[in-house]
Amino acid sequence: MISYETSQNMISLLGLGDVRSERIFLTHALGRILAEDIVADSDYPSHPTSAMDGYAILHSDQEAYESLEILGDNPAGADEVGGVMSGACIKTFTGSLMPKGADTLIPIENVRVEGSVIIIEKPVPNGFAVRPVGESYREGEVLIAKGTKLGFAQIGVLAGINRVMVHVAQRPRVAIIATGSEILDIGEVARHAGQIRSSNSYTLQALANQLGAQSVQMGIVGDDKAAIMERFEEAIHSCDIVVSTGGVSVGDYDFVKHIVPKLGAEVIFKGVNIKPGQHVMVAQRGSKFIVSLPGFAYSSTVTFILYAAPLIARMLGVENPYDVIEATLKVPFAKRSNKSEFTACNLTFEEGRYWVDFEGKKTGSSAILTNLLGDAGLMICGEEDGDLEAGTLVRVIKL
Ligand SMILES: Nc1nc2c(c(=O)[nH]1)N[C@H]1C(S)=C(S)[C@@H](COP(=O)(O)OP(=O)(O)OC[C@H]3O[C@@H](n4cnc5c(N)ncnc54)[C@H](O)[C@@H]3O)O[C@H]1N2
Ligand code: MOO
Repeated sequence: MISYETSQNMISLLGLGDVRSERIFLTHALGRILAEDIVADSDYPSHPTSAMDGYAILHSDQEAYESLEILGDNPAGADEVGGVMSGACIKTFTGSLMPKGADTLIPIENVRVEGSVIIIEKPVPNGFAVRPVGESYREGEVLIAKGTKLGFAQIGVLAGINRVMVHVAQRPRVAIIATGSEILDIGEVARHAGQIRSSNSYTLQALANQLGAQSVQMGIVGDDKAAIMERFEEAIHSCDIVVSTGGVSVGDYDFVKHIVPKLGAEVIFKGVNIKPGQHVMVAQRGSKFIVSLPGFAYSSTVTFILYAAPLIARMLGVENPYDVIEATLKVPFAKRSNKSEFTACNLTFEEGRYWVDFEGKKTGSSAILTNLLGDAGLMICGEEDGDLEAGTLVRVIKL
């Protein structure tokens, strides 16, 4: 078995080709990955702009004159803005361009209006309530970098620069196949206790979607070589990554591991010294990838995160599919094997740092998916690590 580190290196060395991109409407871009740098094509604001309702004045006039003559009104949206000369002011509103000659906005609360003049009762500093040119950004500034996931703020900034269409990475298509004659899809009627509901199909679909991929649910296929082969072939044909669960360990009915090489795929590796997920297999056929995960719910989730997520991320032009952070163990940890272990933990942030504990987490087989509920992380323990004391700094995959 290869080590976890070697397996990750092998994944990172796979040739995936360039990120494929497409142009989509801004209103459809939430959650998509940007495939271009967004650069400001002008300063914003492009003119000094009032940030309050008041009177545009020259700052020095506050001391020089007892009153300032009101020359007129300058509502927001006006495209012809007059100028202010010494001794005068123009009534100006939030969002209006500042009249030429004026450098300061005195709010209405700070003045007394007497007929056609204002008397300043409370002076303000120079430039008060004026948004300077380029306050938000300057022409040429990279506002949003390629590879960024578009959230509400990015969408708003893109709208602000009048982007109707955005260039985003195409969502890689990820096929999900659950194998096993005992596996039952959701909604199907259970006939006996030997049947197992396919949580994997939906955990992995949710993970793939969350990472920005387009998941294709390929259903369940029983432990039948011909049927498995056919379903895989169909999936390879229509998708970029085929993810399967089950059938990779040493049982008599574990056919997936034999079938993948028969599909003409080159096995990149089979078996990694990790817990859970030691039987994981990654293969490549042309530009398509097959990631065959163990059947257990916790194993398949962890190995999807470790092996399918990086492929999806790279196809999208994203550097890391998840953050690995440093945290402090609140309690001692007993290592269970001489493998790299990925243990579900509670991750909290207190007093400026991350902490790890295992309260409420159950120990047992790799079937316990409920351990990933709550604010869970995956604590990484290296092959060489032994038991860890409370206070030890550990690395945690933030989910
Ligand atoms: N003699 C040995 N037995 C086992 C070994 C071993 O090395 N020697 N490895 C164990 C480990 S570790 C794992 S992990 C499992 C992996 O087995 P498979 O990948 O072949 O998976 P299956 O046997 O098909 O299923 C395992 C388990 O998971 C349940 N399952 C399967 N699909 C789903 C699904 N879609 N949703 C939820 N649960 C699913 C399945 O019913 C089994 O209970 O092998 C160990 N055995
Ligand atoms: O390969 Mo497993 O360790 O039960 O997931």
